[in-house]
Amino acid sequence: MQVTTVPARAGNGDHARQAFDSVCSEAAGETSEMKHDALFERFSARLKAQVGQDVYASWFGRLKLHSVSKSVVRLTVPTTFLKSWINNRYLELITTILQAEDPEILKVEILVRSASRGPRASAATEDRAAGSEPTSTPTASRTPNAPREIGKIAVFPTAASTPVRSQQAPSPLFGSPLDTRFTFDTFIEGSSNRVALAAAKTIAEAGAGAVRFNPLFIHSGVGLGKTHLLQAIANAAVASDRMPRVVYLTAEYFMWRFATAIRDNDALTLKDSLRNIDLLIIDDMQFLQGKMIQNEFCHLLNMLLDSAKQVVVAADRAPWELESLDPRVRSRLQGGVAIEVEAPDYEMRLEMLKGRLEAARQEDPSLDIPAEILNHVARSVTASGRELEGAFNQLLFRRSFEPNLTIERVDELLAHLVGAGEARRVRIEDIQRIVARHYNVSRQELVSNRRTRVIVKPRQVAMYLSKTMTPRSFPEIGRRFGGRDHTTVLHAVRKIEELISGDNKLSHEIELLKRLINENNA
Ligand SMILES: Nc1ncnc2c1ncn2[C@@H]1O[C@H](COP(=O)(O)OP(=O)(O)OP(=O)(O)O)[C@@H](O)[C@H]1O
Repeated sequence: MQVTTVPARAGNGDHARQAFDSVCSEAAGETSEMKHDALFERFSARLKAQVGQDVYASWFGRLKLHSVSKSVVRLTVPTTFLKSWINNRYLELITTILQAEDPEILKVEILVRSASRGPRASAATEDRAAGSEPTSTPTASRTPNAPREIGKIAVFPTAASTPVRSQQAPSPLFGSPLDTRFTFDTFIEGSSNRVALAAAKTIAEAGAGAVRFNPLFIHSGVGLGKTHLLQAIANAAVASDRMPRVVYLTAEYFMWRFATAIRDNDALTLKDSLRNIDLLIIDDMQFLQGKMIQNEFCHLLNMLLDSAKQVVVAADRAPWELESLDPRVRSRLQGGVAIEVEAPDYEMRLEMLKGRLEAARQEDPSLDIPAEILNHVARSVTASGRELEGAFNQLLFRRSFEPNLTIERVDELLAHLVGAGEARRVRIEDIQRIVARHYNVSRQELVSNRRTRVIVKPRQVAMYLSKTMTPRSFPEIGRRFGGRDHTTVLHAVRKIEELISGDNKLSHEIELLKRLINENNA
């Protein structure tokens, strides 16, 4: 930057000094503006590295620097909702990052910028009306792993030539999305899951028609890797050319799809399309409900098993304990092989943590967590893979602010996860049941594809409560709500947050629902 000088007028020293001062302060102003821009750039880069590209794009893509005065940094966002979301969830993180850049910063303020100063993002999802839930992402049908439709049902194509690239596989037009991190490579083997893993691999490696254990029924408590294993089978089968047609879906999605087809007099087409598949994988079987739907499932199961098509099922209990199932379905499910997955032991938990660290290092090779901390976490967080995942994310998040984490500090940070196995956790199905009862709709409607206002609001409330009251991820919640995409859940959470901030009635309703859910869980 150049500093221009103003010629001093003879005999008017004061004016000359003022002019000189003003130019100098202008110059100084420009300098600090550049400094502040650079500060904001470094801050944005650190924030992005900290929260990840997706979260950054969702919440901080439109964050702008307003001013830096003395020890206060002011940032702006386009909407009040974004302001309250960031204030509630990220202010501490933002302040810590800015203080790391400049220790003189004491305070950060988030302001809403006026529309005239900056255009609102045209497709801002948070501005959508409550009744206009986003439809599934259009890219899904263009991506290589998107299923093709056979009649009314989509089946994953074999894709040896189209390796999986993204973390979240494209949402199928029919069926639940596959998470490409859930593979056999990332699944840690141990004594508690060795048999289930061997059976799963055998099925994934067998060719169409080479049926071994049919149906294979995997059961366990929550968070012990059933979905991971089922999706690993699906991912492996999709990537090979041995089983051309693979369908993975949750029982809830199956229910909704059949209910819609029956309503539209289209059940025959749907059944015809399922007749041709090689591998059917159904997750969360305990949620299959309704006489007519179970009847349809029973026919499908009989048809696939009788024609030597492989079926894999997972549930939170053994087939003989699924009391709500039609006895014929239960009996067919018992006719195959049922394998229980048990809680991981210390060695497995440690391996899982190491696996996570290795995966994280692929993104950032400088990442490190000392072995004694990993050992300690593996020893103390004993509940399930899900809690371990939460513990690991927590460590990763903290270590950049607190590089010298002590065991005592780790205990403090993970107190809520230690012993979580013993405490009863809030379950998404309880949230759905309680929310459905409160709004006088059925649980099936909540997970259906109906988009009328009377269903959309309770669904968004149930998704919001699922995100805030359970450790489930956005994709997992999407799966539990009829195989929805994670962006739909994200949108619901944003929407309810936004509504709560300006609507007392709704925030009381949410508090009441939280109480009911916690009482149910006590
Ligand atoms: N053996 C394992 N190896 C690697 N990761 C695991 C293992 N077991 C569980 N996990 C991880 O723990 C998390 C929860 O696992 P998953 O969702 O598969 O559990 P689940 O049994 O299906 O739970 P739920 O019954 O609640 O649906 C996932 O991130 C998964 O990758």
